[in-house]
Amino acid sequence: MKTVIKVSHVSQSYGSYQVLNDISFEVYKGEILGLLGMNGAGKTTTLECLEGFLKYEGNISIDGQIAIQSQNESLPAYMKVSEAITLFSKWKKASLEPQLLKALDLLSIMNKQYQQLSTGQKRRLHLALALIGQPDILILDEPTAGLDVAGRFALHQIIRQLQKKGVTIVIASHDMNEVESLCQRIGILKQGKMVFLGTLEDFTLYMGKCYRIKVITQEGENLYTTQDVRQTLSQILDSYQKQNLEILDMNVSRGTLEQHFISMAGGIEK
Ligand SMILES: Nc1ncnc2c1ncn2[C@@H]1O[C@H](COP(=O)(O)OP(=O)(O)OP(=O)(O)O)[C@@H](O)[C@H]1O
Repeated sequence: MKTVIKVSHVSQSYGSYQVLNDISFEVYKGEILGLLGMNGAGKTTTLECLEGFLKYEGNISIDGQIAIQSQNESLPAYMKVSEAITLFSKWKKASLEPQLLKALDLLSIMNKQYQQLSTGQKRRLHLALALIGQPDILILDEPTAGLDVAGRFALHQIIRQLQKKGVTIVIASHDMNEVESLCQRIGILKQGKMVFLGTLEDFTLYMGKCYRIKVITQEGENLYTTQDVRQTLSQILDSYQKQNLEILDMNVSRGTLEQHFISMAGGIEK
């Protein structure tokens, strides 16, 4: 497997606030890697380091032409879709493949202004702009956030087609289900650390051996994932006793993949 992105011991801080803490991972040619994590885990920061937008400690090497669809992109309100495509084509000295215009369903909105587009149309336009010049590596930051089921499905299809054409893709997402349906490997970020990196099969296998423990106290709910229930339970009881925290309810279960992801990533279940 050829490595196209190699991230080695990357740390990043905003002032004294450390956002990324010694992150290392590789991305292989032609795969879709999902970066999962709760809000604030460091997904966007990791992508911005890959894109070269942020200064960091450590090393990142990238082998190929990289394109980005970031989370908060915007264009001038009155710019038409056709004008944006022309502008980006001139800037990148390349044109958008006609079949991508069709696949991204942009042909019928070429004369619409940016401000008139729906969220889904804006996302598809930004993806089109990122794809001008046929990049080898595509970085997508929550590409389906805010889209309805149909929009999400359509975008997933496009992402799969791009992978079939040999594009290597890195996707940041909150959504285990999305990542499960698109990605071959996942990296789970928690408070700036990579707490899991491997294939979906590795994750399922690892999690298959795990139990999840849910503990409710007056201060809220805590989730733990463990392979050794007896030891973890005794640690939890010890620690809560030391903190003088009364346990109101406790539950031990096998859990679904998504629930394990949530406990691992440090989130709160809905
Ligand atoms: N410009 C900035 N200045 C200071 N702190 C920042 C800045 N940008 C991000 N952060 C902080 O860095 C942490 C990681 O943010 P980041 O956007 O990478 O997380 P994320 O995993 O992408 O979250 P989300 O899912 O909400 O997009 C957060 O605590 C955030 O508040």
